[in-house]
Amino acid sequence: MTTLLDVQKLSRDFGGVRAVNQVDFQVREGEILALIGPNGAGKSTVLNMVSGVIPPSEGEIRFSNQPLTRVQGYEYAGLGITRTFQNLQTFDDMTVLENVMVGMHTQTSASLFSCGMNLAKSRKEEKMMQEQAQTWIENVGLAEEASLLAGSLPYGKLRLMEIARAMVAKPRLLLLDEPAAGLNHTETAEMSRMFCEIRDNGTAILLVEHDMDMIMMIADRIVVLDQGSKIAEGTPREIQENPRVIAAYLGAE
Ligand SMILES: Nc1ncnc2c1ncn2[C@@H]1O[C@H](COP(=O)(O)OP(=O)(O)OP(=O)(O)O)[C@@H](O)[C@H]1O
Repeated sequence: MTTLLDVQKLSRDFGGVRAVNQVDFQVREGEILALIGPNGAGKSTVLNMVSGVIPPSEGEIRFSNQPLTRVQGYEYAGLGITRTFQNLQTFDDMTVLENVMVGMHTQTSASLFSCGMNLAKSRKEEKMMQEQAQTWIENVGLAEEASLLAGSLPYGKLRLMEIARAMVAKPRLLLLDEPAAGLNHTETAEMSRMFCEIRDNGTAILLVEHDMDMIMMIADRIVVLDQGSKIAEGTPREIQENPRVIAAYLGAE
């Protein structure tokens, strides 16, 4: 299978602390790769480097064979990489539809001038954007909430809204930072089903998550970090039986 994301010898220091140490892994097209590890293992730091939120101290990240070194954070969606955050990043006083449309800013070509003049092109694009956003709102099961203010939605639904916003940009790679945090069992199961559908429709997923049931059910492969370094990589079954992984988690407890 073709490699979509190639991470080589990735490291990140915060002051004197090495949070991520020489980590290598690949995400292939059409797969869900889970990044797991005990608290403080460096998972979010890896995700933040892959999505351009913070620069690496060392190492290289290539997407579709292109180095991401000089790519600016705002350019990632245009390249085909979108993400959700561990702490929700929503606009409470905007509707669900408007929140989801924020994820589409990379797809408009109408200039500021034509937008300002409300010319035909920008009106057509606005309509197209609304339809695409509406489709994703329905896909994540929020059709009835589309016109409600995001601030009025319960936590689980806001998480779904974030996924719709990440998906309207039609990414080739979706990065998810603890998407199931704070969800109940039914919501987690529904979300798992949705991630499998997203993968089956051609978007690869890099998933950071603590919910082991979810990971073991949906991940094609798993990379395990402990104290900043990669300690294992394999299928869910291989990882479950790996003595180093078991020791890292038991040690953490
Ligand atoms: N901005 C920062 N400044 C200083 N240290 C940081 C910063 N971000 C992360 N760290 C440290 O880097 C290490 C890895 O943190 P990170 O959040 O990546 O781990 P994690 O595996 O995502 O943990 P968790 O599962 O608890 O979210 C930790 O020791 C953390 O304290």
